[in-house]
Amino acid sequence: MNALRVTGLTVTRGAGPVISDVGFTLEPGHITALVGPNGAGKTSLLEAISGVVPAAAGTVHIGTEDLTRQSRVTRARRGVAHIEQGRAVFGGLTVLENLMLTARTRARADELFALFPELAKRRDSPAALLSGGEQQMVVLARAFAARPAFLLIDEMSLGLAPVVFTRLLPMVTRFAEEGAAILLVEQFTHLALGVARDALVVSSGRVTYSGDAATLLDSPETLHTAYLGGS
Ligand SMILES: Nc1ncnc2c1ncn2[C@@H]1O[C@H](COP(=O)(O)OP(=O)(O)OP(=O)(O)O)[C@@H](O)[C@H]1O
Repeated sequence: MNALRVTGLTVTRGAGPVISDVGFTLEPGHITALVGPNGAGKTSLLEAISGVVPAAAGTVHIGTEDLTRQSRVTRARRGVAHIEQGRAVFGGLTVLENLMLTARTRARADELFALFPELAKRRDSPAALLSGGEQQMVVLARAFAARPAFLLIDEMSLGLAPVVFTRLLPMVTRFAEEGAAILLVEQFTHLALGVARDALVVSSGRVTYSGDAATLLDSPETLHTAYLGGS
């Protein structure tokens, strides 16, 4: 399977760049945690990868294919899935119906239920009746039902308590074990670093740390310095 490679990516919004000259690679089977202060540009970076916003400079490749000027739909067809911040379930549909929007077959939906018994138990409930954590589980499963090669997840913990969020993390780990490359934007920095192999810290639109997630987890000083804009 191919990797997704970002080079020299720059995104301009309003007065100036909110992402400047960012580069990294997402490899199949691995989780990369993307963390940084509020307003650092994390959402904008995800949006430029999935094609929600254009890149002012730089490139986005999958393998040798240059997707930089391709539409969001084309990128999705190449396997880029983007769970946007605050993405909701279809409350009037059951859990199964929500999954069937992206799982092409009932067999695929059943595979996801086998992976996530908590959802299986609620398969015929209207999604609106689920708890916030369960709804986010549906959002994750729905995105993963189509077997994306690359999954960009923007703050799935929004509005959830850390203890609820920790129940979602095994799903993300399992998606990676199935071969997906995952970019995980998260406010609960330590929880995200705990499940990731790689880490990126972005501060004021620039990468201030790129490397091992475990190293960052073990060195609060390095994390602090990266949040403040690097050394
Ligand atoms: N639609 C927009 N138009 C103009 N500026 C924007 C727009 N969206 C975001 N910005 C600006 O871009 C910068 C980066 O925002 P972005 O949402 O990408 O950061 P973030 O790291 O995801 O922040 P947070 O952690 O608070 O969600 C901010 O200064 C923000 O004000």
